[in-house]
Amino acid sequence: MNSIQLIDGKEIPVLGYGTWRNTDPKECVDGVVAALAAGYRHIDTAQMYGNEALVGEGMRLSGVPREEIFLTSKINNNNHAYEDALQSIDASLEALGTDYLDLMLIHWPVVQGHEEDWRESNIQTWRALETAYKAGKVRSIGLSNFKVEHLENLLPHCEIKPVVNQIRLHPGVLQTETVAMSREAGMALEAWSPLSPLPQMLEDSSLVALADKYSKTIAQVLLRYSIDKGYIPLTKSVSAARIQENFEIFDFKLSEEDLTVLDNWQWQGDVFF
Ligand SMILES: NC(=O)C1=CN([C@@H]2O[C@H](COP(=O)(O)OP(=O)(O)OC[C@H]3O[C@@H](n4cnc5c(N)ncnc54)[C@H](OP(=O)(O)O)[C@@H]3O)[C@@H](O)[C@H]2O)C=CC1
Ligand SMILES: O=C1CO[C@H](CO)[C@@H](O)[C@@H]1O
Repeated sequence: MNSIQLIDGKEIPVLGYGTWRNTDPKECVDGVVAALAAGYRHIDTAQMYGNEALVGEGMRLSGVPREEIFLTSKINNNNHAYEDALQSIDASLEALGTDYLDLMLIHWPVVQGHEEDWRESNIQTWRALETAYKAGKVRSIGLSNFKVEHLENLLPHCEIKPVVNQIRLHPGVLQTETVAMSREAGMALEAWSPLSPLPQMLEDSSLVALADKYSKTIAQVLLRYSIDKGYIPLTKSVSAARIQENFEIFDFKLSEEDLTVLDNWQWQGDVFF
């Protein structure tokens, strides 16, 4: 699969299979197996999702060698102290049944109940990621849901620079300032929940026509939009057919005009990010 080079020199596949809400054991394991069979080589999980053991099982059952898979997890909000973060990385490795992660992120910059001390807490959590990186337990380290003020606080304290910022990105949620600052700092952008607009777009005849023009589904157009913007979309399905559909996006490209149409599209959904 196509990949992007991160600022630490590692290669990251441009499309990832997400696993949020994959907590039913069979659905989770089968989803990972189906994604790897379809050709995905990038899996995104998190301590918060409670499914690391199932994701690891799916990876092993798939028969795809570990070294061919780019595997990401994220430090949960209750593991932000230095020692807690370090122990949680070991626990993730144990649950996943692997001796390294390709990428480990701080999942959220501000933890509920600790709104006052997020500045110091992010610095301590980052130190733990740097320690794990130096020990070879995580091959790249990065951030998730960091906005401008969180980046401004943390970046001056980073001995090792974060290589990605994983944030919500899709038509209707453009996060222009965060994208610009992340890029200035050399980070790649990962896009979570890229299919959020799908239900609304299916009701929109102009979007249906746009997808028809490319002989693609709206889901495929949304994933291609993300890639054409230079992002790394993470997408999730528990259906083998939709997992396959979402992978069939490497044989077309959206025109500049259509990217602009999507950038300007008015979303009526929630704004949680
Ligand atoms: N860092 C963070 O804070 C966050 C990270 N994430 C990560 O990003 C990943 C992606 O986000 P997520 O919201 O899960 O995923 P998506 O934006 O891919 O949306 C998934 C939803 O769309 C449905 N769907 C998937 N493909 C299709 C299709 N081709 N046609 C119609 N419906 C489809 C799925 O249903 P079905 O399964 O039935 O197909 C599911 O309901 C997560 O799984 C997680 O790994 C997500 C949220 C926050
Ligand atoms: O990755 C995520 C999945 O969903 C959670 C909400 O339930 C988010 O908080 C989180 O960022």
